[in-house]
Amino acid sequence: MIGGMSNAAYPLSRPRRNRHDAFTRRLVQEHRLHVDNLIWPIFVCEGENQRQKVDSMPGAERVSVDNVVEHVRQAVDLGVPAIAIFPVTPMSVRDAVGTEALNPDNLMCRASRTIKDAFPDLGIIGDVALDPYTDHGHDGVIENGRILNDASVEILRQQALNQARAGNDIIAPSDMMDGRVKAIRETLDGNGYDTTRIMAYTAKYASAFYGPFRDALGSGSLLHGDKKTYQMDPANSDEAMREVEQDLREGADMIMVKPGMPYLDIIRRVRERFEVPTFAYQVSGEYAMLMGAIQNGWLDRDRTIMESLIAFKRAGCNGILTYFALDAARLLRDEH
Ligand SMILES: NCC(=O)CCC(=O)O
Ligand SMILES: [Mg+2]
Repeated sequence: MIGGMSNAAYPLSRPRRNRHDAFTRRLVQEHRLHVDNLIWPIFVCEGENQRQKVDSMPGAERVSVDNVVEHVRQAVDLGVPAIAIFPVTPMSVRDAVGTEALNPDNLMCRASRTIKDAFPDLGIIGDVALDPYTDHGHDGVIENGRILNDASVEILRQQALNQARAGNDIIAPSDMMDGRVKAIRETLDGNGYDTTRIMAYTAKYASAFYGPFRDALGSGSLLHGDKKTYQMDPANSDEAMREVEQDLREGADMIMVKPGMPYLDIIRRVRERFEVPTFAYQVSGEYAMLMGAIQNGWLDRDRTIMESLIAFKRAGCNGILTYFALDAARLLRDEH
């Protein structure tokens, strides 16, 4: 029957009522993305007045240090709380043990100091791992084809100190060596950097989704083999809980899951079990995948960006490292 008397066969509870109009949808909305949830990864390169496009990451750029203040100002003006710096280290200074990582005047340190001077209140996150500095593209040192854990950690703790001295507020070890959080914490504390935070890449998976990032950094063609002896197997979930437990015990202040969208289940488990600040990295391959479809006109740009990011909030993230940070911040600003 249409109109007239109600049909008792229909339910009293109708979930659609709360979707009836915009104001009701706003009232019942469970999760919101805020500009405070965004971290913008940037690429810095050598040279003067450089702004290089990254083919596999449309819209992303590598900028030289003389352009970095102008580049980062976009994030500051939009209210993005933090950036993450990734250096494109020239082949000429890469070697087997990543010596350049310890140079106080390396690209990361110069960029960090320059940005800190210009924007003292902006959070600077500095990745710690050897892959931007090694000529083999691995995150640690190699002996007889094996990535050595403890020898790598000894270098990583010095790298972390080098970057803290250059103004990194948050040290983000992305190497996946065992025990590196403890070693870095001790080294920072022992040198007066007890307030420098550690955001641990705790559950970092051996993923195909990092491909475009390796293009951006120029480490893709260098890499021999894969990273499966230190990064996690995408088939595993319980193991991520053990990794989180260990990093928290070793002094991590914040936990990261990486990649993001294919690993929302891991984020949810971490959040429910540990209730600690939890972050995700929406990595280069996720960005490339979405941008590819957006550029083809197959997906709506703004809605796709925002839906991909709210998924992280729903899963339990405090924040997201995303190459869409500026786009999302603009969309949030223009929302009302
Ligand atoms: N340690 C940082 C990364 O590996 C980033 C990966 C990506 O964006 O693909
Ligand atoms: Mg670990």
